[in-house]
Amino acid sequence: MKNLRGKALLTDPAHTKSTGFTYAERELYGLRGLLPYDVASIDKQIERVLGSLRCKNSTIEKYIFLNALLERNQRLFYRTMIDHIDEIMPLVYTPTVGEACSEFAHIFRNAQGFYISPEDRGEIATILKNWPEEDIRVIVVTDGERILGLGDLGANGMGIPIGKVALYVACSGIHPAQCMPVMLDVGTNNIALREDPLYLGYPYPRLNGDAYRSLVDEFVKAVQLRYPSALIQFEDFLSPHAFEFLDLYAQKVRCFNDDIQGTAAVTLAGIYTSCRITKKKFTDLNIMFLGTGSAASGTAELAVDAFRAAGLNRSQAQKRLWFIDRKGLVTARNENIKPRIKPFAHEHAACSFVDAINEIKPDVLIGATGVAGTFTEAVISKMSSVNERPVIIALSNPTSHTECTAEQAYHWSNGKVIFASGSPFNAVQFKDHLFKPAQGNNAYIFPGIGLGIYASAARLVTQSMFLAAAEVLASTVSEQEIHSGSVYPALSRVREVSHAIAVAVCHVAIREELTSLSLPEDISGYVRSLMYEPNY
Ligand SMILES: NC(=O)C1=CN([C@@H]2O[C@H](COP(=O)(O)OP(=O)(O)OC[C@H]3O[C@@H](n4cnc5c(N)ncnc54)[C@H](OP(=O)(O)O)[C@@H]3O)[C@@H](O)[C@H]2O)C=CC1
Ligand SMILES: CC(=O)C(=O)O
Ligand SMILES: [Mg+2]
Repeated sequence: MKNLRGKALLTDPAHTKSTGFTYAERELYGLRGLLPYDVASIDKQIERVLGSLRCKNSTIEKYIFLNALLERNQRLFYRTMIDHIDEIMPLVYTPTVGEACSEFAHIFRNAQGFYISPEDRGEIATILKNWPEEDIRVIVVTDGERILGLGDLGANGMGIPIGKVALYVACSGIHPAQCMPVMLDVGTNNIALREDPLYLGYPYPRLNGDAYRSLVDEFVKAVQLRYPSALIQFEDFLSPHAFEFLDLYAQKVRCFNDDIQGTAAVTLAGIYTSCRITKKKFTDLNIMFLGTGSAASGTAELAVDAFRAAGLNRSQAQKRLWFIDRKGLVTARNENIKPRIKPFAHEHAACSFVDAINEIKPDVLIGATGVAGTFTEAVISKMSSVNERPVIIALSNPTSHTECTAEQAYHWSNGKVIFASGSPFNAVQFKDHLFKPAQGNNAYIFPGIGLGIYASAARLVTQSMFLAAAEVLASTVSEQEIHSGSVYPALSRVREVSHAIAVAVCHVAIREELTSLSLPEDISGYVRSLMYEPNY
């Protein structure tokens, strides 16, 4: 415990138990007189936290309160989050994190995470030594250019790595001291932010071209020097950069892009599970995407792997996947098709989104636009007229940017839809049925991937790990969950899910010869032994 005593111990967020210190500990550590009489159990402290939390009447106030708790007492924060994940996750993560990012410069209290600006060029490896921890296993890095569906939020985007790190700890048990949120603050093209006198970031237009790329490269190389065991998770980079860095680094360093690969795995899992409800064969599915960016094309690419694993050849697999862009169906006749979308631009006459649904009859519709309201009543009605049970996954975050709400999906489909969304929705009563829409969010995937990489010390993160993660996630959905219309397991089981994904990742790492560790025979027990449990 770093020989902490007295007030220093009481105010150290990683080591304090606050009123939880026993009388013997109060004697031993010079705490007598510094605490009220009662020795409170962590459960009693959680009760107090929840009481105060529930008195706040806005979600941003709740976010600020929880963040302050994290700064004050780490174990109490994480225990509360784990035990009350349904209530806390939407406050720490999407949708509230979107508002917290927008307001970041105005609600800022203490600096959390690590900031790199263009003025650090040539010195990133040196300044990384200022980070107080020696054994970092997970780094979540953003440059703030595509924060959820909110666009370029510059350094305000730091809320995202902070939120994702909280999920690593709560959802898969990586120790808080081993996780690091990083903001590559290369400026912002959001003029309103630059003109905000309280803005905290580098107040200049974004770096671009070689100056930008070389800064990212210097960061990646500096991480290899300072934290050679770390996994780098690229998060919320704008689409062309997201793919560029994935292509550049995935074969060289331990990294992945969460918006492309994590999202792909969670979406694929939802599709797998939907087949248990619709009784359709996975290889018979036609899948349509609205949006041609990171999340949609990443999902299509993983779906090709999944179809191939199920017996289709590449060309057959690609033909199952269709894309809609701002103008309508993407066909082989379109000009300027994005390279990653080309394999999915099939021979077909040009047509609108709704006409494309009518003609192609997709079984599954996935939205990844970041734009609210793109699944209109006409879209959902058409999906319902060509399917007994249409599967609709509205991935966009936060809630204000969702393609459609759960309520709209159930009403417009007359209760037929199998629905999931990136941000959570409350249960919807439609006629005599209470539907519990599932949250299709990469939060079900990346914590387990990170834990698996940590456990296996795999050199690289591969597509097969995401395919395995999708299969594992789908396999955890219970019959009862299926019955309530949910294609994902309850959030309360997310640690169990992450553990199972991590075990699967270890097996892939062994199979693909990506690890030099000789893992114990009981991989499941070994992975569990690595999972941090916040208790006193
Ligand atoms: N649920 C989850 O786990 C995840 C959710 N997301 C969410 O998904 C959304 C998209 O993310 P991402 O793919 O990374 O973003 P991108 O910016 O890479 O992609 C967005 C795509 O949507 C297209 N688009 C925008 N408006 C329309 C429209 N009206 N009609 C058709 N297409 C449109 C864009 O077209 P163009 O190329 O022409 O601009 C672009 O292709 C975000 O809201 C994000 O928060 C992302 C990752 C995970
Ligand atoms: C969930 C997530 O990664 C996103 O919306 O970008
Ligand atoms: Mg993201």
